[in-house]
Amino acid sequence: MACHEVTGPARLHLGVAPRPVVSGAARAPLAAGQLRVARRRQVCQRRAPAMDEAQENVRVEFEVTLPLSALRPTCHSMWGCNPAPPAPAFQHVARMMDSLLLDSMQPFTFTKITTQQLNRPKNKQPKQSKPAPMKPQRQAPPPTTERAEPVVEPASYEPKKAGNPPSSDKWVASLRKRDPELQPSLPAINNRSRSNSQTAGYPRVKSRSVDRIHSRMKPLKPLTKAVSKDDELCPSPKSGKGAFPLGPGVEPHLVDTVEKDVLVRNPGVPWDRVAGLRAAKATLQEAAILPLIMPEYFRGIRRPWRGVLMVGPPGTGKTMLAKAVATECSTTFFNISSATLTSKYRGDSEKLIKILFEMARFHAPSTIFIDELDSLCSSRGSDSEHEASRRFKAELLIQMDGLDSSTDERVVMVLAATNHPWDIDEAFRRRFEKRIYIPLPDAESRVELLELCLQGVKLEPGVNLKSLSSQLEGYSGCDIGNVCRDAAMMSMRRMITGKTSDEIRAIRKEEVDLPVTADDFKEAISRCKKSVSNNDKSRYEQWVSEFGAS
Ligand SMILES: Nc1ncnc2c1ncn2[C@@H]1O[C@H](COP(=O)(O)OP(=O)(O)OP(=O)(O)O)[C@@H](O)[C@H]1O
Repeated sequence: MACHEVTGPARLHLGVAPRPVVSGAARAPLAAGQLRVARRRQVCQRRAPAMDEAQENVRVEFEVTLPLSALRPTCHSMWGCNPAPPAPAFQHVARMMDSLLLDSMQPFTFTKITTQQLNRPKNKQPKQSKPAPMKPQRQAPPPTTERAEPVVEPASYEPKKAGNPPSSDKWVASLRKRDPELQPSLPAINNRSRSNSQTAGYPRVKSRSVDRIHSRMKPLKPLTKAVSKDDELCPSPKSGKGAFPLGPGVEPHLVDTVEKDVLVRNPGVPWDRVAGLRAAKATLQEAAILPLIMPEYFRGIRRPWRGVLMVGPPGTGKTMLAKAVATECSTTFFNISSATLTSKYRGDSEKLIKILFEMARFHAPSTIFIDELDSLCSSRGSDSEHEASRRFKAELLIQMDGLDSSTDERVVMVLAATNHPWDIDEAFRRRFEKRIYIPLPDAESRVELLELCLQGVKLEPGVNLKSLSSQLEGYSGCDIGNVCRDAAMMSMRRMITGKTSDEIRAIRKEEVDLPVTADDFKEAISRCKKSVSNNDKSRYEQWVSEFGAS
């Protein structure tokens, strides 16, 4: 048999030693036209390169896949439980192994080669030599030949009665596409049901190369997350279409990213949690809700708006409105922001956008919400513009153009919000057909906001929300929330002043949970100033009068 150097500190010669041991058995076919020849052991010799030293036996275990046609039926009888198989049969197998080592390997493939030293002195720990990983498609180097008289030991291998589960051709094909290195050995390695027993008293030595391939061959991660307590509350996308299919060119990690970081399963904001903003709500209802309720009407010239931009000062409820749209319409909600796109996915952001829109179409009706649009879609062509940002903008423009709801029944709406509408590139401005103003709350909305914020808070009878709202003119919804929080904590602040932490710990909840007074509100308002200046307000109003479309 051929002598072949594999690896290791000393030269390792595979081949038939003076007293070789051969055992093992052929297994059931793994896939059409393939057969695995497993656990054929041979005692080989490890020798120093130049001289004959004390010989150490080395157990070599190798596993190959080869076409069924390459084997004759005699092989089976030889590997059976016959204690003394006929010598010609063994020679036939030995010849066959020679050809495996010497010939071009295609379509033969080593799936595993492991070595193990035998006959070590008792005081020494039996050391297993390093598995010799072998790439499946590599051709065997020209070997030196070493021949010896073969002696066949009785095989202890009991062929398995149950056949291995057939490999899925589809699955194998997809893995091959992902990792061509695995190609020929895929079906054999897939067979996880192979024996792991310690055959013939020798511990099974796991090949590192096989481990590596096994780990690579983990089945594609299902895109739906494992069911957790949260998932019970947040059901899968409303489309009910299951996981997004991984087509050619779709990178699984990006799909995973969209699922994990962008897809919001249940925004959980009903309309009545958003105070005021009636005009904005009506526009959004027409843009997002009615096309779903009466799809036949919203065809042709009446096609749904594909882009809606909400413009307004910070903290006026733009994000809340977007979530309310998704909640009320039961659309699949994708929430992207510059933070999601520009941090770890900077290089991949245009690919991410492409997949995002594909997923949105798959799970349609969908709402894609882009928060802080100005930071992603600022004017193009400036010197400071990063290449990745330019590519991202180009891809987003293309994808938004592709949302032609006059021909496509899958309704996908892009909803965006910005505090800096004047920074947005004009190409994007055009694609957001509706540009609506989300203003600071008016007197009526401020009362609504106060009621919403003070739910569950005890108020002294003297507190008048209307007069309070007049004191909060120019405050945003967020500012009003802060004033209410501050006022609600005033009694507690009074109570703990000058007390040690032990004394504070001793205070009972009922002692601090006192009704909020008008004075508390007065003090809170004096502490919390509004966050939007009059200048800012007029700048928004000017932009909306120029570019607004509601
Ligand atoms: N109209 C509103 N109704 C109810 N709550 C509001 C309203 N406006 C603002 N809020 C409160 O302000 C907080 C911030 O709102 P939101 O994030 O929607 O503002 P935004 O306009 O998106 O701000 P930014 O432009 O800075 O992102 C909300 O969590 C909510 O408590």
